Amino acid sequence: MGTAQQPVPFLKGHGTENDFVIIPDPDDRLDLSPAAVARLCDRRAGIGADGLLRVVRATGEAEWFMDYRNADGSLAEMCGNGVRVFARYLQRAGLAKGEGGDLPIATRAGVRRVRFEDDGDITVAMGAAALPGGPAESVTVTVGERSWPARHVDMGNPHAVAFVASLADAGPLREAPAVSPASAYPQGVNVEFVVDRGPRHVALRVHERGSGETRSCGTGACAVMVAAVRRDGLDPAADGRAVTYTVDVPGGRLVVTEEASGAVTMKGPAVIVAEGTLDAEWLYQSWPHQAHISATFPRT
Ligand SMILES: N[C@H](CCC[C@H](N)C(=O)O)C(=O)O
Repeated sequence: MGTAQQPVPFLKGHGTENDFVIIPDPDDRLDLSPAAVARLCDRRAGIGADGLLRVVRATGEAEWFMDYRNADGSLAEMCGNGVRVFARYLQRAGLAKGEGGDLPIATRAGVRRVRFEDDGDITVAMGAAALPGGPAESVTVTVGERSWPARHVDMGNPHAVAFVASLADAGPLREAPAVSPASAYPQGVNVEFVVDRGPRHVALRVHERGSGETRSCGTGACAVMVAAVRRDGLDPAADGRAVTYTVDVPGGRLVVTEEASGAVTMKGPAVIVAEGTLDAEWLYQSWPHQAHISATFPRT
């Protein structure tokens, strides 16, 4: 696999236009620094993506580990759109061997099982949401002069979900909304703004931790659905019946279900767009002048 001398294969893919650079690295040889990941995800000087999926062979329940990184190079516990694209890569490479149609994929948030549907979509068992009480239960999201109460939902990664009158209320979202109390999210948070589109049908915009506003967020769609179920007074556990919501994102549509057990599943598309070769010298070179450029022209 790629070292400082050898070219490094990569692919590009997306799930509802949340896009990723995919780097097969079965033997875990590529030591991708946050700066290298940010360089790869840069939409001008690199390939451009919301995040990076490194494909590493694993041991235990899952044969493959999804090493997910945000566009700024930071780590995140889980990526819902990313795990569908990761599964599509494995399927395309003939590596998707799973029992009974379910393929386990290891992530920092634990193993997630995916299923390839007859309609071409991929369904992910996203685990149960955690709805911590206490200071994080209800937080306040502020953009400019406007503030909204928000609900904290953890899908392996943190989300603050705010229901708004119009998605335009969130403004251009060029920077992270302020969330208070800041102590609720020492590692930062993904913020979703949600409007209703009809019964069990919502639409969102999202500002992602480590990537900025994206066209879609899979874990965010799940967090939004879980918050909407509770806002709408539904209770799958008490009713013993699963509830399904349609979640429209700027890049497409996801279908999210909360089972009576509390388990959340998400169904949506995953597309491999291209494959190519990275110049290893470019990937690993250090760019001292880069600090100057980013200081002078902050990346939008
Ligand atoms: N930015 C997120 C990770 C990616 C989530 C999103 N792309 C998804 O599809 O779930 C975080 O730092 O928690």
